[in-house]
Amino acid sequence: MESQREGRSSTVALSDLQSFSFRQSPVLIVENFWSADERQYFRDAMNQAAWKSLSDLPKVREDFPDSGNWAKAEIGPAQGNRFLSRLQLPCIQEYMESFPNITGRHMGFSYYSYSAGDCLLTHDDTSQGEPVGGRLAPRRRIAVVAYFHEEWQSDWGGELIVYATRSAHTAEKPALSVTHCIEPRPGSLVMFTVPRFHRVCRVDQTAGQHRRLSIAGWFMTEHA
Ligand SMILES: O=C(O)CCC(=O)C(=O)O
Ligand SMILES: [Fe+2]
Repeated sequence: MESQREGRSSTVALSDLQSFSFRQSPVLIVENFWSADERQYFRDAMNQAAWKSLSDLPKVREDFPDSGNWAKAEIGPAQGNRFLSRLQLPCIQEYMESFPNITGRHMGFSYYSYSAGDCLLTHDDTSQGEPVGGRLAPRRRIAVVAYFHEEWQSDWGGELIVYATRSAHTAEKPALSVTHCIEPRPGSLVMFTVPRFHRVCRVDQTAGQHRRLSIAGWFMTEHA
């Protein structure tokens, strides 16, 4: 039994979530965070959403070459509110408010759908677009990913791999070592502090028509 538990040391029980701290432990995994009803609710909304695939999004594709053709859609206001209402957690509030001189707080979440052949190459979530109107772009502080597909099997791939940097952060391509390999289990919630290198493994052909459905985005702070 011990060996089965080992690689899951970052998995936090729902009952321990209230006392979790990103300062102590920068990667949070909560399994079965979203109920079957919630998963169904978000999947229904995803079915109604206006999806755009990477081939329709040339600028995103520039940032993520060789990533297949995953699709993205905007989350509606009702769904955004329902999603956020479940994320009223002290660990988020505490971490966000720990940065000095915050002049604004932002968040942004979208739907994502990965089919067989799709992946997301290694990145650290720091690319944040150009400053707008002379103001600094908000800084991404906490990345959030939640999985809403009905079923996922290990053979289907699509794991979220999280890395630590082994060399000084100045190198163009720092040497990395895997700290977490997270299966996209239905109902899991994953959060981690940014910057942090990570990638989504390619979804295998064995997934057939099954899609890896997620909501992902960031909590951000703005500074003068
Ligand atoms: O889907 C995931 O597991 C992670 C997605 C991600 O890293 C991103 O959208 O920036
Ligand atoms: Fe990311």
